[in-house]
Amino acid sequence: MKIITVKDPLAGGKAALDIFKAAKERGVKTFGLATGGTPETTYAELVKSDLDFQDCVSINLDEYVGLPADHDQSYAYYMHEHLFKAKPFAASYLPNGMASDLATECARYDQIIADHHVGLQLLGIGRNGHIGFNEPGSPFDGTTHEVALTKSTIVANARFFDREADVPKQAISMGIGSIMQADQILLEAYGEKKADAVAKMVQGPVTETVPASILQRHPDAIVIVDEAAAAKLK
Ligand SMILES: N[C@@H]1[C@@H](O)[C@H](O)[C@@H](COP(=O)(O)O)O[C@@H]1O
Repeated sequence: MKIITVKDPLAGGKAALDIFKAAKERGVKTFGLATGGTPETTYAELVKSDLDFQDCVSINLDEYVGLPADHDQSYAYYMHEHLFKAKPFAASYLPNGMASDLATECARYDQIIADHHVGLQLLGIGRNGHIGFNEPGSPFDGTTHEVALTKSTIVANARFFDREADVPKQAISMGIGSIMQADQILLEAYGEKKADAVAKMVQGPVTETVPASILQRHPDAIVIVDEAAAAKLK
């Protein structure tokens, strides 16, 4: 794992832009994308840059169950607002959280992943070490699946909703096995609330109890952290 420590999320976004640029230069055509507060500075840098993604495909990690794409807290809406409206891709895929049959939707998404090899996968990390919506205990070889969100994730994501009760209780997430197939993984973590998860991911045992710890076994994983998120690294 390569660790890049930066002063703050703004500097992190700039460092991430360099990694996207290098990926484009080596011909990456499929980008795995993430949502949440963390990648906002990265998307802002991509939007300001001269990078063009019109010959590329994006595949997002996850989506809430029960939120239509035009709901302002859906990940489809987030991606449109933060990236796609300024930097369109040839095709952009997200799980459909409104699908009537979630098992069929998961199988459809796995086929999309199988058809497009991800060259660079962007990730954030949950306070409990989750990646995508792969909560603690998720199998390391998992594919796309339906998830019951943990209380900790619901509480953490409540800041984006009017009330905690409005946070969906379920999501569809790409599995850890699929995430690990990417040629390169870039995980960003900012702020003191991520310091424990970052220390466990980088220095703890590789265990399904800390989903992100599997990145220790990826041949090309880069972690960008600010000083607050790096505070518990030895
Ligand atoms: N499903 C998302 C993850 O993809 C994200 O990495 C994480 C951290 O979010 P944030 O970046 O807002 O801290 O939580 C959410 O639940």
